[in-house]
Amino acid sequence: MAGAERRKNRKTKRGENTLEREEENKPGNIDVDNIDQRPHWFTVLWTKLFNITNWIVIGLLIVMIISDGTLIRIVDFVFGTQLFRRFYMTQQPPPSGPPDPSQLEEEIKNFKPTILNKLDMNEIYLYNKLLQPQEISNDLSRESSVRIFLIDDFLTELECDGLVKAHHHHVDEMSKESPILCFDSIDTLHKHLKDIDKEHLVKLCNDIEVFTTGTHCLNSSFSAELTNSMHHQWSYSTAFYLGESRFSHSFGKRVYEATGLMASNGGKFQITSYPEGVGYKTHTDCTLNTEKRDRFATILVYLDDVEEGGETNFPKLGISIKPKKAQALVWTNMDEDGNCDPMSIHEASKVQVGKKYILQRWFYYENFYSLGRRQKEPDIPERSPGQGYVSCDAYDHGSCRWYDEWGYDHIVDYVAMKHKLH
Ligand SMILES: O=C(O)CCC(=O)C(=O)O
Ligand SMILES: [Fe+2]
Repeated sequence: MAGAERRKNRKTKRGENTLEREEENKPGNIDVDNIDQRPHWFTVLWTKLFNITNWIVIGLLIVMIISDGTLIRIVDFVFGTQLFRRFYMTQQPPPSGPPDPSQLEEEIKNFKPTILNKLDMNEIYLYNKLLQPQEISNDLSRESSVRIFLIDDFLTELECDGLVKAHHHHVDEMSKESPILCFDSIDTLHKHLKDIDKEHLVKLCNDIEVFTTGTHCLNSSFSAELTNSMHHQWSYSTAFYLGESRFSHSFGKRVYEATGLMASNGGKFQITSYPEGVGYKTHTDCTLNTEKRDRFATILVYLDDVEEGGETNFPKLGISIKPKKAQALVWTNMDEDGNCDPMSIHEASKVQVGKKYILQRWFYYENFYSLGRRQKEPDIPERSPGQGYVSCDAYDHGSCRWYDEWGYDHIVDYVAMKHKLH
């Protein structure tokens, strides 16, 4: 009863107030109290301007905070997101193409190397699909500095197929002429000649000055003869460089987001195909010395499945990976101090049935001026523009690989100045 009374009173009060307000607002009434309080026009203008300036300043501050990434960094810190890295740390890709000689000296002098010494694996989205790196480790690998990860669907079907097609097209174009054959030593050449059991070639090779002066490469006619006898028992590698395709940029960015491997420390992009019966020798991607301008990590993407064989094996770690289309394999070759880890030794086992295709890019511990740029070809040995070359090393299987560009290792001059490149 008391409650109902209170409600009624409140209603009445509200009613009175409304009536009072209506009374005040009647057109003929003048609000005497407010006449003197009405601000001067200048004050009104000043207040308005002040408000606008305020908003501009606040707006500018917000823009500054956002563009500088501070706000995003705070969000990252609080929520553990990776927004700053994703949107702000876009890598400055090294300029592609041959450097301009007039500016070369200055550019080299001003070049500041970047050190890359760890992987920073992250989940990323690729066309709305979440890609999750998965670490492959066992007791053996945990004892070493080598880290190995797999990422499914790192390339799209279209990208895989497109790369394979481009690779084939290039190899076909360059296979119209037989390649120049190069060997890491005369002993290796002899070993290969013995393998193919060509007595007359062995004799020929003893009779003539086999290597073109200043190189470990055979001249064109000897190369052609040997090529026929070796039945193309080699893998084929074609290379492209950053800026030579739109894919190179998007791949570089994708790799950086998923692994922390910066484009600035990346070398060439290499596609390799292995015919049936071919693999690749056991090797480390870095050289076992103290050189820091060396391959810290490798990303390898399988561009197709392989029916049988063709695994990537890490024999010292007891790890073997079967090729799976679009899957990326990422591993480190050097430790955090830049020492090449012998435990990273790996090989491509022979393809038993089918064909194998991979895309690889190497990332260097310490980058250098010419890294990732297409090099000027040396003058020797002479080679026509559409001619590939094959490089053979002294290993039991898969020791030969065809390249569409010069492997400078086989040029004696280059061997002498290797790693002293800018
Ligand atoms: O084909 C593979 O699985 C490995 C290739 C490789 O290690 C290389 O080319 O350096
Ligand atoms: Fe390798």
